[in-house]
Amino acid sequence: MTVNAHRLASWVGRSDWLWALLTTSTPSSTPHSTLATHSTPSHLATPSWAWFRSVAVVVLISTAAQSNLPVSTTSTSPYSPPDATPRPTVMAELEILRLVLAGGVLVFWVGFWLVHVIGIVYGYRRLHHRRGVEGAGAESGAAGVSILKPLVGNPMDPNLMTNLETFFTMQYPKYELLFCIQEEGDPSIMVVQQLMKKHPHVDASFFVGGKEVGVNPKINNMQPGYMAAKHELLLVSDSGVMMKEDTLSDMVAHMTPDVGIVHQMPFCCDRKGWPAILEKVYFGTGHARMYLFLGLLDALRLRVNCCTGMSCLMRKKVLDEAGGISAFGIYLAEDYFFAKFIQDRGWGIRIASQPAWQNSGTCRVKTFLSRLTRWCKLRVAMVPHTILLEPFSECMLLGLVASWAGTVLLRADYLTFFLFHTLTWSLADWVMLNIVQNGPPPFTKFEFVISWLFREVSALFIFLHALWNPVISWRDSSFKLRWFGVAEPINSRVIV
Ligand SMILES: CCCCCCCC/C=C\CCCCCCCC(=O)N[C@@H](CO)[C@H](O)/C=C/CCCCCCCCCCCCC
Ligand SMILES: O=c1ccn([C@@H]2O[C@H](COP(=O)(O)OP(=O)(O)O[C@H]3OC[C@@H](O)[C@H](O)[C@H]3O)[C@@H](O)[C@H]2O)c(=O)[nH]1
Repeated sequence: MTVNAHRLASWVGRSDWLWALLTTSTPSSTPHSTLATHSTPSHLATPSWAWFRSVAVVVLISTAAQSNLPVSTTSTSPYSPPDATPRPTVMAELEILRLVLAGGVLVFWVGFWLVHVIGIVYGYRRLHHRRGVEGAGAESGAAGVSILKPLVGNPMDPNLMTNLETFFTMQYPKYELLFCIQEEGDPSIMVVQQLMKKHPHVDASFFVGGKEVGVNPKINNMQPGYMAAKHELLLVSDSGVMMKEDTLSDMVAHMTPDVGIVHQMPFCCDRKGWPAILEKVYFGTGHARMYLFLGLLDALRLRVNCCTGMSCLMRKKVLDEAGGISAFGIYLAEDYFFAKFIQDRGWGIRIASQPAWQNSGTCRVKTFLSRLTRWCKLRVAMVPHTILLEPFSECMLLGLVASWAGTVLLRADYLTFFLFHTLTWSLADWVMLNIVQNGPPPFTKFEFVISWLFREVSALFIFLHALWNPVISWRDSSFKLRWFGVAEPINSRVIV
């Protein structure tokens, strides 16, 4: 018998029935008498549940009306009370479950296109637009900045000298450079000494050997520099980052009175070779999209914490309330917990208008992939709900499931839907890359397509690899993370 739209809607309209259907893994195992008496749990009687149900109703009615869905039903079940309305059979239940799932996937898919649009619009408005001087600089003339540069020089980055020198030539009235070098005999000591000699007018000093205050080697390395820091703002800046003359003043300008942390969105300088193209494509597309979208939620005070610590300006007095950076030494992702602590105290988080200019001279595909895997492991442990959200926010996996939903609900051809999805996604990513780069990128469209495809296909493998092997290797140390981020050293030089 053919189920008409009216009957389908009446089934779905019964929340008790739909609840039972959705919570029963094998529908046949649940007697209909149970379904008939099952009521919607109160914790699900929320607006989101009602919203989900309305979406299901709309999707089902329109599908059934469109397709005259052939679903067999019996007029009554032996378990049904005599006056009950006819119940769908197992096949009909499965069919409805399939439709509801497909509807959910399409709603997520459409929602994700919104993420694209929001990321692009916010990126366009936010990035590369210098802000007026109304930030913390304006509050007190120009706020002084203590810059921590943690360095691990072995093997030495061929671009280290060039990158570090950009910190000596910034146009900013009041700052100090605090180079933190992890080990005695590190070749970067010589580089720092040479630069200090060349730029004697810049307030700079260096510290060697760090201080063991926790598990995180970067925190241990920076601790002596932190103790010596004398200005009200603190910039943590990773070794591979270079600065333009106005980068620091741009960051400070975003430190308005309600803001506690200003971070730069990771991006890369123009460098030669395919690994460099790959990095630029990754940081200028998928990473930028999520970073800008979540960064906007941060700016709207929706308390999503998305902050990468490669270039991160903070109010020192707030960190001092925690007991200094040493309080974060138990975590490997100190950046996430810096931001969380500052956000929990009511301060805002902002993305600066210049992205972080990563300019490491050692750019390899293997290093790049293992870095992304390490970050993914950090996120999985710290923010476990990304385990579900993250893979489905990637082009390929979302495309595969959305194409399936398209065939179910829109009667689309699977391959056509998937190709349309992938093509449109890559075009949106090309637009995003041009915005982050602030102009056309320094490679051909063909190189973009190859790098983009490589990165999109590898995303799922990176994610699975991160789940499969949770051990985190960082430079010459290994760690395991407990749920929510506390790190345990496995093969660390630091045993606490
Ligand atoms: C239809 C809406 C879908 C929203 C999907 C959101 C899925 C989140 C997926 C990916 C997160 C991407 C994060 C981007 C950059 C992170 C880089 C990074 O890992 N850095 C680490 C090392 O420096 C650092 O320690 C981690 C920093 C922050 C991690 C942020 C986790 C994201 C939290 C997701 C919250 C979802 C909220 C959804 C709202 C609709
Ligand atoms: O053992 C170490 C490892 C790293 N570091 C320093 O930490 C900074 C970042 O190191 P890497 O470049 O290896 O790592 P990433 O770029 O992946 O860092 C990123 O991920 C981990 C977070 O904690 C960082 O804040 C973030 O920038 C560098 O300046 C490096 O010199 C140490 O001081 N000691």
